[in-house]
Amino acid sequence: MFLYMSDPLVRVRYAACLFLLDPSLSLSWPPRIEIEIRPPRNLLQSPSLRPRSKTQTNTRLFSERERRKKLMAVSFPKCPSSPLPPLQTRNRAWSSPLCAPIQVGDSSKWALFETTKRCHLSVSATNGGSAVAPVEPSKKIQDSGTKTTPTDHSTKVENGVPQTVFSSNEFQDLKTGPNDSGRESTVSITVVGASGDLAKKKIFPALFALYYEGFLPKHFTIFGYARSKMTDAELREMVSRTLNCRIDQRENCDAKMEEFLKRCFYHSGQYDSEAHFVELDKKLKQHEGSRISNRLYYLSIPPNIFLDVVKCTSLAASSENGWTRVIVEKPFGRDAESSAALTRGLKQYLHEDQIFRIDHYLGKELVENLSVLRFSNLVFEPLWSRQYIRNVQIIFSEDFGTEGRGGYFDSYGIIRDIMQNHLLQIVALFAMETPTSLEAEDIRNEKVKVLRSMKTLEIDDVIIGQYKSHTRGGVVYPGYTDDKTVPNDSLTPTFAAAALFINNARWDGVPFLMKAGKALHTKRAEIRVQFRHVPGNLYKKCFGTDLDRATNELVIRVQPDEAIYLKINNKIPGLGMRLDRSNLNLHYAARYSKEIPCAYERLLLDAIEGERRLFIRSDELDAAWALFTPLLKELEEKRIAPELYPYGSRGPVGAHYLAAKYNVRWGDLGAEH
Ligand SMILES: NC(=O)C1=CN([C@@H]2O[C@H](COP(=O)(O)OP(=O)(O)OC[C@H]3O[C@@H](n4cnc5c(N)ncnc54)[C@H](OP(=O)(O)O)[C@@H]3O)[C@@H](O)[C@H]2O)C=CC1
Ligand SMILES: O=C1O[C@H](COP(=O)(O)O)[C@@H](O)[C@H](O)[C@H]1O
Repeated sequence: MFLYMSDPLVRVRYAACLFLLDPSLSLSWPPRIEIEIRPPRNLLQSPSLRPRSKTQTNTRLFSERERRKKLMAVSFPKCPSSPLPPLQTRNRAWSSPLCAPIQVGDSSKWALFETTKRCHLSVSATNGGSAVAPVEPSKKIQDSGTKTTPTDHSTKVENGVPQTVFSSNEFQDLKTGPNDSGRESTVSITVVGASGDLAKKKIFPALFALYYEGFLPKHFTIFGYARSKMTDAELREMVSRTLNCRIDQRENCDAKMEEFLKRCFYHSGQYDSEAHFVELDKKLKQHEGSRISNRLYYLSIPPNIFLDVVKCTSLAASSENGWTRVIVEKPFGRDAESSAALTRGLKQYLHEDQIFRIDHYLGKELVENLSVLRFSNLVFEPLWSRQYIRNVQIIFSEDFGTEGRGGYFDSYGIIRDIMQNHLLQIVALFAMETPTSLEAEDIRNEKVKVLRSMKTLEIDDVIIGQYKSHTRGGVVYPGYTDDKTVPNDSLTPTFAAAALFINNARWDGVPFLMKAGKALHTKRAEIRVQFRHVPGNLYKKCFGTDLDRATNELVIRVQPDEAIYLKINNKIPGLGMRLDRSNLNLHYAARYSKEIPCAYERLLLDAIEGERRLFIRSDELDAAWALFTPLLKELEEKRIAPELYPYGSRGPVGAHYLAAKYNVRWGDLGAEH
């Protein structure tokens, strides 16, 4: 990227410091220019210099001295030791300066950093004047139909036109007030479907947690929108019943809740009424005042009304001078065709970069950690292929049925509800090649390649089940079809197991086994990586005939009780030679005192910050549906009956046969997990 600077600033001879990814740097020292930056690719390739993911917090990658040494090693000239402004760090930010050469030649053109992240550039100018720094943005791979066009430092393309960036300064507003242009900005978050289950259970609590921890900008307003009649006070009352404070931070909880609730408002309206959204727009404007307005809509509503709402928000209630983004909840269609139709519909009113398709599993701590585990530990990456991995299992189970959601569930079933999205996203992250960088588009490009390399799922590689009533200890647990909102003859699967294959050089022949079920014996989500046998194992006599018991297994327990453990063979202490299987265990509760944030917190914050890495791009979605659609159609057309399993059991026996077909045992069902 080139940075152009106009006179009179061009007297800067040399050297500037770039402060990466720290929106809240407090720089008293003029002049300050805001641009969006990231280091050039070759820098990003150097693992030690890669900017940290914004969500990694609290640990420094290396000390200031080390950083400077490393930078020198890649032939950056020394930065001036003074005047370096003081650093004030925000939790999620990378706080140290990265120094780089900046030359101001006659042409006033500087070869600098490519970028998409927010940051500050401070220039040691001799005249101290203020700077205007138009920047040519880096080219991003975009979904079809979305183009990046040149913008200046305070604009960014969204809604198809350059928009004001919700820049570091707005975050700095948290502490320092107006930005350089003299205008503050505000974020209005509207939860559409505010009276519903997801809004109450997840969205409002997540927004409160963000507020509590200081992650929402200084100026924000939350609106609930739904048809139900409610006053602001009633909404607040409803929301207050769902809020709780983090176990590790109970201080001032009540006061914080009160402050938060004062920022919550409600507007009742129909989902397809532009007039009602005009009313909402008016209310939003009252709160936004003369600030730059940024608007986030969370569609927490049934999918059949997504498009009505998107149309109304877009035509009647989108921001006029800031960004407008829409978080769309799953399901994204029922199959390839309906999903494509939904995407087309959304794109009539929104650009791809305004659409944030949420898959909350991508916001789970251990799912996010997958890439860290793999790409920042030498011990794992070399083993990550067909050469050493025998099979991978992605397991989701819930110990309750569809209670209360039978109506929705019956027209989707477990394959659409869990497998095609949550579990498949995990596979894509798990199996992708090293992305060029941690940028959203680089990661999503790699994920989509995995999905496109996968073999379309065939019916012989799938088994389905449905839970039936079961009585235990005098308690009767209802069957799926006992739910009044479910037809008595429903064939909708509440359990499925499937074997998937990735036809590429890394994963050829390795079964990726998925299993998902409701009303099972336990609640759990985990990834199990079973390694191959040790060739010519010297100790094989110690394992008897069952060599499978001696293979290493890496388990990433996504929930509950997050952990990563590796099963190894170990000598039992003593004079004899007896081996057992033991765990090298990273148990989060023991290792980290901080409570793990809920996935919705991370994703909401990312949407506010415009970080798309954990959201699904439309081509990913198309590739995911392409894998599952033929199977779903066949199941429905042939009316294949699911195998019944008792509520609270380990699921249908068929799942074992499916695994056995590929010489695999489910890791979660062994004697020791
Ligand atoms: N609940 C969950 O755990 C999860 C939900 N999701 C997805 O999130 C979205 C919201 O889920 P959830 O909160 O459970 O949904 P709800 O069924 O609770 O619906 C949300 C709100 O939408 C309105 N609504 C409901 N049905 C209709 C209808 N037929 N026509 C018009 N409006 C209707 C109601 O508000 P009012 O009548 O006041 O207008 C309701 O309060 C869905 O897309 C769901 O698939 C995704 C993951 C988990
Ligand atoms: O998306 C969904 O996820 C939940 C499970 O989410 P979790 O975070 O509690 O594991 C599932 O119950 C629901 O059926 C599905 O729609």
